Amino acid sequence: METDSVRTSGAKASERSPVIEARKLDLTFQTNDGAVQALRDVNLTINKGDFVSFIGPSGCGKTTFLRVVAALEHPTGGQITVNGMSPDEARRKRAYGYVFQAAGLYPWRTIAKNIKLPLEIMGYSRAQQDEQVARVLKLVDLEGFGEKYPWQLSGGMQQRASIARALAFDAEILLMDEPFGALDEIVRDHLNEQLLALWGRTGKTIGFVTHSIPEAVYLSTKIVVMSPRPGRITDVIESTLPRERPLDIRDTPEFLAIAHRVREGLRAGHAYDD
Ligand SMILES: Nc1ncnc2c1ncn2[C@@H]1O[C@H](COP(=O)(O)OP(=O)(O)OP(=O)(O)O)[C@@H](O)[C@H]1O
Repeated sequence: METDSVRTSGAKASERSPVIEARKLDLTFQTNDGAVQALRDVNLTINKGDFVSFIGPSGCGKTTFLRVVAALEHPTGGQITVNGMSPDEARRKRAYGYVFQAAGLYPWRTIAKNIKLPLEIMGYSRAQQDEQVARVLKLVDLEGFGEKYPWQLSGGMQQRASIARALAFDAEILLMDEPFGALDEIVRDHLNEQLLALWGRTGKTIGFVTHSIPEAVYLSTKIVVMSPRPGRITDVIESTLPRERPLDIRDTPEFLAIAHRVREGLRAGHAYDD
């Protein structure tokens, strides 16, 4: 690996406009056991074309943050904008696609029909639906699998189908909540490579929740380290890795240095917790 190429990283200057901006964001849930501060004083800017991973122990607010971006939860303090709008407005304008941990495909619908579901709801014509299905199946390397049922596909393929569904209406932002958490390491490596290639081809802005340090470092332009009780950001690491990343980049000193910093951040959060 040439050092020069390692140093030329990140998005082009023209792509650096903010897509998600959170300022002093708070979210406290009222529960029967009292108040839970799921997010406290979260400040974060995600730029167009960024791949941002959220990593931290269970309960540190990773999912809650994605859900706030998607207007599935509402903050109790601070501000957040998505494409310069409130999350509710951005949601109405279909600014994002959401991929969950379990693929969440309907077993009684074929892959093509699963992908069409949001398009049917949005009133796309039959021809438009077919066009979009063909486009996204190609994007996730599942051409020819549209007429299969989810149970006829491996776990990794199901997850790719779920990503295809999230891409179907061409949202600029992709929110992914631990999409590969349940898969074995080899399949996960392969999907990580494919996701990077897809990101490179589409220029989407991606928010990605993971518990895996190598996954976070391999995929991201920015790594957000979080800590629980209260859920907060403890470190934001701008990656110095190039956008083109073969899997063996994980053996380079630069990769290991970033992984080390993430690990230190996670340790510090745990110490606070004890
Ligand atoms: N709807 C809710 N009502 C009450 N408490 C909630 C709700 N959603 C989340 N919480 C609490 O908020 C905190 C943050 O939860 P969140 O799911 O965002 O964490 P996480 O970092 O995504 O965890 P995990 O890695 O386990 O998915 C936790 O203490 C959780 O119990």
